[in-house]
Amino acid sequence: MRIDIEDLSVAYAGRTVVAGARLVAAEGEITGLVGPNGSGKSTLLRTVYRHLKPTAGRVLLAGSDLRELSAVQSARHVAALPQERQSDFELTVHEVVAMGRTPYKRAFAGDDATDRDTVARALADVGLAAAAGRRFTALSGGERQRVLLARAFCQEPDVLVLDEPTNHLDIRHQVELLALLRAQRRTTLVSLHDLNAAASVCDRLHVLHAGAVIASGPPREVLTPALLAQVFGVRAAVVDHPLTGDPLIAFDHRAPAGPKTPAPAEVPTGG
Ligand SMILES: Nc1ncnc2c1ncn2[C@@H]1O[C@H](COP(=O)(O)OP(=O)(O)OP(=O)(O)O)[C@@H](O)[C@H]1O
Repeated sequence: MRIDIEDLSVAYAGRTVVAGARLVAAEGEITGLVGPNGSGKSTLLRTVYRHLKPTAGRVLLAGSDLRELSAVQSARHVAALPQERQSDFELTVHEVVAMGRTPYKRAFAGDDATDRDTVARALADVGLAAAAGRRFTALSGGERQRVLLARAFCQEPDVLVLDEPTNHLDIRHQVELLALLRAQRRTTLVSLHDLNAAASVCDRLHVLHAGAVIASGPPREVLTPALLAQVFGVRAAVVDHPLTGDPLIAFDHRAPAGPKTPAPAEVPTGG
């Protein structure tokens, strides 16, 4: 299912932090949101998983306004890994992941064989099959993250909304997670700080700057040295990755690119 974000604006207590954002997350593609701290990535994603209401504009799921669906209907279509990660569950890993099955159950119904299989598969997908009986609160940050991802997979959504899913993960688990997302071919809208990960996993990228989408397109077209200097304030060269051929951003970690651009810049957009 495709997601269309149309002229979306979002405000907190009257302060607009996303302003007129337009973007498409195409069916079966991985669509990345990148941008500096505070540029509005999480806020935009919160409207897609219905944690926040837009102040203007709308989010369409397969052409229908998301807000016209019931909470249960939308939970069958859209699953999220939010930034605000609950970590206070006094539950086992299995129980946390099984919460992803709630949209498919009647009130107070127990797990059936399909639920149990789906939970087991999701835990195996994130490499935590052996942890099913452990207490969620006894896990490390990265392990909790993978449990919450398994919960989202368990929802069997058409659309996955992931806010910084590689946060806390060691490099092996980052690689595995991104490979899993690619293999699933689900419509995925994901925010990522790691621009090299975004360049290798995303079909299209949208760059947010001060609440506006200022560039959109395939990673190779979007992640240019000029944009990296203008939006992120860093010096970088973009080369071909020697193993994969993906764009590889080689940052100059010794010095920034000069003063940061204070407001959204006019960067040509590929639509
Ligand atoms: N709950 C909130 N209440 C008030 N303001 C908020 C809230 N959440 C975010 N903001 C503000 O909205 C703006 C956008 O924040 P948001 O978290 O969407 O950015 P982001 O691009 O996801 O940032 P980061 O990369 O740091 O996670 C920031 O100025 C932030 O301070």
